[in-house]
Amino acid sequence: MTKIRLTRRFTFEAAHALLRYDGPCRHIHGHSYKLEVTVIGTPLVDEEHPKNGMVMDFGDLKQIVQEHIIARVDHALLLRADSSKDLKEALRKTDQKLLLTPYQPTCENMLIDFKTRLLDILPAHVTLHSLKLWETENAFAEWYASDN
Ligand SMILES: Nc1nc2c(c(=O)[nH]1)N=C([C@H](O)[C@H](O)COP(=O)(O)OP(=O)(O)OP(=O)(O)O)CN2
Ligand SMILES: [Zn+2]
Repeated sequence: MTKIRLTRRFTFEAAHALLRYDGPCRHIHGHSYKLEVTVIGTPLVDEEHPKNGMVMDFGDLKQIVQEHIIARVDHALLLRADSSKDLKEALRKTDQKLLLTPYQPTCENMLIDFKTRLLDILPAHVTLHSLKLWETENAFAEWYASDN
C-alpha cells in the first residue's frame, strides 16, 4: 500500500515574550506565524465512499487544526505562567486574550505543545508526520515523528 503525505498550511497572529531572554525578544512583541501540518497515510480505496482516493479530507484536517490549535493561539498573548504577577493581573483586568504557558513560548516549545495536542485528536487512520512553524520569514522550527 502506497503511503502519501498530506500537508496543510495555517497562519495565525500571536504575541509573546521570552522571559529572561538576553535580547529584545524578552519584551512583548508579535509575529505572523505560519504552521504546516503534515500527516501520512494510505489513500482510501472504496468507490462507494465519499472520501475515496483520500488519505484524509483536507477540510477535516483544517477543521481539527483550526479548532484545537489555531483558535487557542490566534490573536493571543503567550506568556510564561511564571511571568510577573503585576503584569498578569494588569492584563487580566483588560480584555486581552492571555495564554499562560508552562513553557518558554519559543517556536520549539510551541511545536511540542501543538504536537501533543494533535496526537490526541487526529483520526487513527493517519499518522502525524511533521510540523513546521515559521516565526519570521527567515526562521522556523520543525518537529518530525521520525526524529523522536
Ligand atoms: N531558537 C529560537 N531562537 C529564538 C526564538 C525561538 O523561538 N527559538 N525566538 C526569538 C524571538 O521571539 C523572535 O523570533 C526574534 O527572532 P530573530 O530571528 O532574532 O528576529 P529578527 O526580527 O531579527 O528577524 P529577521 O528575520 O532578521 O528580521 C529569538 N530567538
Ligand atoms: Zn518572538
